[in-house]
Amino acid sequence: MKLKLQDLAFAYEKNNEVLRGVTLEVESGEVLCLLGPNGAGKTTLFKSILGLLKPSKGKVLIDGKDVRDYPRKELAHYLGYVPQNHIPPFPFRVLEVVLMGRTAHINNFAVPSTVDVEIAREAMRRLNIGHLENRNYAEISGGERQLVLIARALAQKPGILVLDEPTSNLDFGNQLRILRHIKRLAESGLTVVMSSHFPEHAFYCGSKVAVMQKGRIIHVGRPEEVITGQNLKEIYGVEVEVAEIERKGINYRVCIPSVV
Ligand SMILES: Nc1ncnc2c1ncn2[C@@H]1O[C@H](COP(=O)(O)OP(=O)(O)OP(=O)(O)O)[C@@H](O)[C@H]1O
Repeated sequence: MKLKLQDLAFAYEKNNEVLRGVTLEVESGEVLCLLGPNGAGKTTLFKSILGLLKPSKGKVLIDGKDVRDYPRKELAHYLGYVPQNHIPPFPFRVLEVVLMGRTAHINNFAVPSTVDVEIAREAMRRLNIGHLENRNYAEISGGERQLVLIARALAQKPGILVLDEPTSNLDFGNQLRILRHIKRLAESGLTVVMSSHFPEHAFYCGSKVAVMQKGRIIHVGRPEEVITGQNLKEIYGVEVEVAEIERKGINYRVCIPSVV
C-alpha cells in the first residue's frame, strides 16, 4: 500500500504549529525511518497518519484516499500501530491483548475464532513470546510489553505498519531481532514507518530516512545520503563520525560518537 503525506500541518494550540508542511511518500516494500530530537513532532505525525488527530492543513492519503474518509474498522485492516508504551486499565491476559489485533477481522458481537487465536499465537511465536500467553499484561516487563504490542500489530495483518520507537525498551538482542523482523516484513510487501532515536537503525533496516526538526522534515533520502556527521551535528548537536567498515565482503556504516 502507498502512504502519502501532503503538506501536513497540525497544532495542539492555536498559533503553535507542531507539524508544518510535512510531505512524504512511502511505498510497499519500503521502511521509512523517522529521526528527530525529543519533541520534534514524530508521535504527533504518527497520530495524524492514524487519523487520530485532524490536520489543520494538508492530507494523509492511503492508496490515494484520504485517511479520514475510511470507516474506522476498514482503516484497521490497513493500518497497524505500535505505540510507544501502553498499559490498558484492565488486567488483560497477553493472549487477549494480541487478539485485539484481530478485532477488525471479527464481525461485531462475534468471539475470536480458532483461526484468530492461531494467528495471534503465531505472531507471538515469531517474536519468541509464546510463553507469556497467560501472563497479566500489566505485570510483564516494559520490553516484553513492547514485543506484545508488536505481536498485536502483526496479528492484525495490516498493509501499513507504523511503529513509534519500536526498540526503545528492548535489550540489545531483541532490538536486533525486531529490526531484522521489520526488514523482513517490508521485504514481504508491507509499508513500514518507524521512529527511532538511533540513526544506525536506519542503516540496519531503513530504505529511506526522514529527519524531523521543530515539526518540519529537514532531510529525506537514502540512509547513506542523510545520515552524515554534518547532519547528525545539525540534528542532535553532537559530534559523530559516520564510518564505513568492511567485514566478509559486506560494507557497514557505523556512527562513532566523540565522547572525549
Ligand atoms: N496532547 C498535547 N497537547 C499539547 N502539546 C502536545 C501534546 N502532545 C505533544 N505536544 C507537544 O508537541 C510537540 C511534539 O511532541 P511529540 O510527542 O510529537 O514529539 P516526539 O518527536 O514524538 O518526541 P519524543 O522523541 O520525545 O517522543 C512537543 O513540543 C510536545 O510538547
